[in-house]
Amino acid sequence: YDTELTKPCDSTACFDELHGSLGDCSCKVDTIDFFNNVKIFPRIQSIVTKDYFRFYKVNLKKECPFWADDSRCAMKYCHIKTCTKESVPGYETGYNNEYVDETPATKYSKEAQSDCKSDLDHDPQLGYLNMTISAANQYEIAKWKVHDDAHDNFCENDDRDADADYVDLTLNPERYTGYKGPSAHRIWRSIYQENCFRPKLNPYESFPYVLSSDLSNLCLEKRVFYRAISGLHTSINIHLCSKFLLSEKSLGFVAPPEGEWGPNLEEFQRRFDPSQTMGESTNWLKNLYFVYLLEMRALAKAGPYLEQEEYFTGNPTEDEETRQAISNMLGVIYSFPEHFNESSMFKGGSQVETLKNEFRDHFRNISRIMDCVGCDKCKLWGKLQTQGLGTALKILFSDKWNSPEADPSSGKLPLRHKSHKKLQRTEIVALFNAFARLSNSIRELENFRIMLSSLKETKLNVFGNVPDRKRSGEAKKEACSSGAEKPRTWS
Ligand SMILES: Cc1cc2nc3c(=O)[nH]c(=O)nc-3n(C[C@H](O)[C@H](O)[C@H](O)COP(=O)(O)OP(=O)(O)OC[C@H]3O[C@@H](n4cnc5c(N)ncnc54)[C@H](O)[C@@H]3O)c2cc1C
Repeated sequence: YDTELTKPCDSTACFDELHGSLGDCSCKVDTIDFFNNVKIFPRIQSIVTKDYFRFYKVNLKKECPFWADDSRCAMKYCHIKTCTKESVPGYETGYNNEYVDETPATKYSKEAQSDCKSDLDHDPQLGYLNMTISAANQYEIAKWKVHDDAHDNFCENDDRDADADYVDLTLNPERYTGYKGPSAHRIWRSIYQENCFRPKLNPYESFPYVLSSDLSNLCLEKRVFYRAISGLHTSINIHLCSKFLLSEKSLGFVAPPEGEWGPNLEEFQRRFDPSQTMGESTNWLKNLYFVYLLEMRALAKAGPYLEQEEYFTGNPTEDEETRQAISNMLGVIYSFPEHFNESSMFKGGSQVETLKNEFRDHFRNISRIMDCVGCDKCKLWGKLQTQGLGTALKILFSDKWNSPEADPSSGKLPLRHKSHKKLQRTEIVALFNAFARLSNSIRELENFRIMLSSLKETKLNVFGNVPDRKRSGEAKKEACSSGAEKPRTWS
C-alpha cells in the first residue's frame, strides 16, 4: 500500500466533477450514466455481435494524403486480421447487390410494371417523353451523382474501393496497441489544430491543443464540432485503458495465448485525473457524453428509416433477430427524455451555408487524416468511428435528412421507399458500431469509478482516519457487495 499511497492521484478525482450539466444541451451526466448502463449498453453490445454488424468493409491501404507515413507501429498488437470474401455471410447473394435494386432482366418485366396505371387517360403520342441520353451524357451525369452524394457526405467512403477488405471486428477488438509518440501526436495535433476551428491562432506550442476555457468564444456549431472530436478521443483512450496489456507470454506470466488484457487504473488516472491534465480532463470526459448524445439523437432521427432496413446476411432467422433487436433498442432510444436538439444549429444569418460547408469539409478532412494513422488496428477503429460520427452528422445536418416531410416534433423521419435509401451498408455498420464504442466507454467509466472508490476506501482503512463503522468488517462487506474489488480480465 505504501508505494501506491505516494502516487499523485490516489483518489476519485477523475470523477469528482463529472456530474451535472453537460453544457450545450439540457441533459445531465448522471441521466446518461443510468440510461446507458442499464438500458442501452446491453442492447447495443448484443446488436453489434450480429453478422450484419461484425463485418466492416474498409480500405486500410490508402495513402496518407497529407504527409509521408513514416512511423508505422511495429507491435504485433497493431496488426489486424482481414476476412476472405467467402467467409462473410451473405456475401455471394446479397452483399454486392445493394446498389442494384433491380436487375436489367427483371426491371421491365410485366410484373415489375404492375404498379403502372393504364394509359387510357392520356395520349401516348402527345405525352411521349424522350428519355434518350447519349452515352457521353450518361457518363457525365453519373459523375454529378457521385459529386452530389460526396457533397452530402461527411466522410470519404471506402466500400467501393478495389483495395477495401472485409474485417471481422470481433477478431480485432479495440484495445491497447502501444501506438503513441510523435506519430500519434501528429494525428491528434492535426485534428485539433488544423481542423477543429481553433479558438485562437496557433496559441499552443504543446499540450493541451485546445483549452476548454477558450471554447466559450466559439459559436455553438464550432464548439459542437470540437466537443465531438474530443469525445471520440476520450473514448479511444478509455478503451486502451480498459483493455490494457497486463502481461505478455514472453514476459513469463501465465496468460491467455495473446497475453492478458484488462483495466489499468494507473493509466486511466494518468490520462483523466485533473491534476495531470491542467484541469482539462473533466471536460474531455464530458465531451464523451456529449458525442454519445449526438449519435443517439442521430439514431432517433433516422429510426424509422433504420427500422425499414433489411439487415440482410442471407440467414433469415438471424436477420429477423437483428431487425427485432434494432427495433427494440430504437424504441428505448425514442423514450429518452432529453435528446440533443440539433434544430438550434445552423439557423439564421447569411453565413449559415458557409459555416455548414466548412463544418462538413473540416470533418471530411479528419476522415482523411485517419489514413495517416500508423497502426492498422488504430486506423481500423479510427476510420470506423469517424465514419460512424460522420454518418450521424449527415443524418443531423444534411438537407436530405431535413426534408419538409420530416416531423421534427416526434423526432422521427417519415418512412421512405427503398429507392430513397440514403445510407449505405458500411455507414449503417459504422454508425451502430461507433455508438456501441461510446456506450462501452461510458460503461467502462463506471468500472473505473468503482475501482477507484474501492481503492480509496481501502487506503482510508489502512490509515484508520475513517469513521468507526468503516473500520469494521462492514466496510469490507460494502466493497465486496459493490462487486468492485476484483478487476475483470479480458481474453
Ligand atoms: C485515430 C487514433 C486511434 C488510436 N487508437 C488507439 C488504440 O486503439 N489503441 C491504443 O493503444 N492507442 C491508440 N491511439 C493512440 C492514443 O490515442 C494516444 O495517442 C497514445 O496512447 C498516446 O497518448 P498520450 O498520453 O501521449 O496523449 P494523446 O491521447 O496522444 O493526446 C495528446 C494530447 O491531446 C490532449 N488530449 C488528450 N485527450 C483529449 C481529449 N479527449 N480531448 C481533447 N484533448 C485531449 C492532451 O493534451 C494530450 O496530451 C490512437 C490514436 C489515434 C490518433
